[in-house]
Amino acid sequence: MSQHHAPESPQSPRRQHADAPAEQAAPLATRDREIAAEQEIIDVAYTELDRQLSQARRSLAATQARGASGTHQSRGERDAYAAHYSGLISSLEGVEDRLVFGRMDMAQPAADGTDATAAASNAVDTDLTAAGRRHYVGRIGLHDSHHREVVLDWRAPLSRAFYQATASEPMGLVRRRHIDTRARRVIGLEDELIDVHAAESAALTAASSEETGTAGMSVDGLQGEGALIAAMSAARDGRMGDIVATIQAEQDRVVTGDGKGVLVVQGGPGTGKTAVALHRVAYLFYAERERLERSGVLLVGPSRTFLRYVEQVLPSLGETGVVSTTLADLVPGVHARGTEPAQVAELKSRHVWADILRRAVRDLQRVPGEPRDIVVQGTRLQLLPADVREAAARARRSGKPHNLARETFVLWLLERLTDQFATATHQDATDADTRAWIREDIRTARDARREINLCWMPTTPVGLLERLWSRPELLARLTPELRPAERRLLARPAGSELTEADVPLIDELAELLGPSEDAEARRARLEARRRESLVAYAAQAIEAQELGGGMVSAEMLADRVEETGPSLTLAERARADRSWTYGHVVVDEAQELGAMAWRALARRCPVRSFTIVGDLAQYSGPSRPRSWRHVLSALGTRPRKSRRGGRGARVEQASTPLREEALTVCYRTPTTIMRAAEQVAAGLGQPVAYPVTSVRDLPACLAVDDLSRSPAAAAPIGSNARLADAAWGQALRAAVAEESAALDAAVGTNAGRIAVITPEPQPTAALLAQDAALSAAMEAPGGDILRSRLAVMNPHLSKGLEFDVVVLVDPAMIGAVSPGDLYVAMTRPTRRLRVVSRVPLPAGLRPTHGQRAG
Ligand SMILES: Nc1ncnc2c1ncn2[C@@H]1O[C@H](COP(=O)(O)OP(=O)(O)OP(=O)(O)O)[C@@H](O)[C@H]1O
Repeated sequence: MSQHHAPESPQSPRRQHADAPAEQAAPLATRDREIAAEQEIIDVAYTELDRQLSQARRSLAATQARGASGTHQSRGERDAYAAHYSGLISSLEGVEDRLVFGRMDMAQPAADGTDATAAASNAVDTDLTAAGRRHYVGRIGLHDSHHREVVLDWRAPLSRAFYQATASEPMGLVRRRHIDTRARRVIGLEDELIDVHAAESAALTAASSEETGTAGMSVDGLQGEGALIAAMSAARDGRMGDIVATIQAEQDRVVTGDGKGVLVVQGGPGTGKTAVALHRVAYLFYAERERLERSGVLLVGPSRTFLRYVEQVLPSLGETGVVSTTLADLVPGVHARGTEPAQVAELKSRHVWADILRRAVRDLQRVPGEPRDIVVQGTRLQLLPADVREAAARARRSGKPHNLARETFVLWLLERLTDQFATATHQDATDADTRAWIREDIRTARDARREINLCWMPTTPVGLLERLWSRPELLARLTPELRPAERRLLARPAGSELTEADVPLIDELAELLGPSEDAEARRARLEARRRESLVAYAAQAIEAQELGGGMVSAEMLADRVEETGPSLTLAERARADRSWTYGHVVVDEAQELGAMAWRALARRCPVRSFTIVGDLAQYSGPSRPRSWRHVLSALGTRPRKSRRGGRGARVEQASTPLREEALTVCYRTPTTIMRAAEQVAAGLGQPVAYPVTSVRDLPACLAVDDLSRSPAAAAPIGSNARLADAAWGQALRAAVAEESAALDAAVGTNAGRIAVITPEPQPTAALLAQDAALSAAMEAPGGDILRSRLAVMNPHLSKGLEFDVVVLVDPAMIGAVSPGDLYVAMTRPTRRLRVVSRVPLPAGLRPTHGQRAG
């Protein structure tokens, strides 16, 4: 690791360490005394946490013991309390690890004279209480039974100074201390003197006697550098951790920004966009708890793997009310498992489908060219075009979606046919009973059903979409704006798997169609079956426990089981309901979403409270979008014609406010690798708009093997492909084994994670699996690729993830299809990038010295 001392600047506070022996920054006795003192405070905090946890558990048990009896209202109250206590228990359990991570020594005593850290200062006689208030910052706010602050929530307004204070803007802070703990034990401290004058006037002496710069940092103005370096250098374990102890000032401003409107957080790879978005969710829950607890937050990520990668961040911050999903899983009951070329997905994502689908639904509503004969019980009736037209007009005026408006349509036509039938059969058409009988006869007649359906076909979103893809003539009729070649791309046989790009179209259709009779009937059938088995179960229970005696029926018992059964959490209810509207929506890797996806998400958050994170330079595809406004055009409101504003006047409707923030510091990838990735992006004609500054560099972090002129080179046609493949396999295995051994040596055997990112994962994995040790390293426990030491994946899957080491295969092949994908792949490692290429390297990447180049 190339190390250098961070230069002192007005923004970089003076640092002092009192931590692990390796630092040797302070005399041992002073350090130990300080650590012991903080340990006492931490013990107080954990005692309080334990007390509140056992109190919440007792309250939950007492609530549940109240049983199922009582009025509907009291049962509702009981359920609400039970949900509250369960949530509280999850929150308190979630913050066990590193409950407290910081201390703020403030300049002035509190104006109100109260000592907020009374509990703490009771335990330890500190030299600071005379100078100013002291706060311990942690994952959650805790007060003791006398309402005195024990831990200040990291989201509280006061905590902003912990994250944002600098020497030039101390925000009332004299000293900031980072407290490092493991399993309730304090193992290290790191101090930053923010306001030296205030410290001196308060005779505030440092815990440690010697000041040190923090090694390896190349960015000024960072806070908690020791903790930051420790977090960045830790071996990766396949799950993202929270960054609550080391959030940097520019990140904190985004985390705590106003939740109204659309906020776009952009920035290069590794700048913490995902981390910041997740911490922002936790912050919004704190700032707007009441609203968000009722509506929940939706998190949309690029892949199921990615969602697994981030799944523990929010619970570790004590928050559980978040529904996370990919686009593919957005619509309940729709399983999109199919794949298709990126070109097809892009075509389906365009805004034009809003019009096409509206047309497709309208196409289900037809007026026959001439009267249609219908025979009902031997009587010939006629479905007249004028009646159909009138029925359709009435149905549309109802404003309901197609399937629901059908009821109006059918009723009107039945009335007209009833008139005809009564006249033909000489019955009294004014008698209500007679009309009802006739109407029922017509409704159930096959002829009538068929002809009416042909005029207003009920259908499901999936069914309609399938017809569109599988019937070229229908597609051609409905899509005059598409080119024939584009239509050919869309064509696929009926019964094919749905794809992710189909899902926003299905969602749009679900809006236009509404629930179909089919879907309703199926739901009713399932509900009846569920109820039946519940009653059968209850009957068995009565028999087995001799509960009967005429007092309890199986039906009654079934009712009771239903009432006392586990009530769904808000997240579960929201996930199962397509029309649920969330209080806030977070979208990660947002550059990938097309207009139709944004429309689907806009429906899920009518108040338009969005945090959108992404990086245009990481776009998957041949050419990236021009701007965020362009990406998000489907989220805002468009100009609309005004009826009052004079002829043809266009009034610009206020569009959703859109704010853009940029993060600039990379916490993941060493400088050398970042620069190489930026050069390669520029070489492919797509220079990055937001170059980042990496926090650190590491020696020998980039190695490039150019094998394009070696025996392993991609074999030209007519040459001996088998020999080349064998040589290639050998080179690949050697490179990965070498990296694995080096990682073992650096972080411990089998610790850390390696990804092989390749344009062709299957053949690459097969070649690697020929080595027994590599094959074992590729095993994914429980099918979770993130848990394996060695994972082979395409660049797309690597989006948003990170690994200690990345072995990148044939980068030019990746870059030729999508420059953004190559940029993503190159920026995944935290320690080292090893490039192995049998095709010529892309511009901007050169073989490194000492490697087996060509
Ligand atoms: N303030 C911080 N303190 C410690 N680690 C941080 C901080 N900010 C970010 N990180 C770490 O940096 C890494 C990258 O963060 P994250 O994945 O959120 O970046 P990103 O901008 O979303 O990256 P990408 O665009 O490549 O997906 C993660 O390991 C994260 O924990």
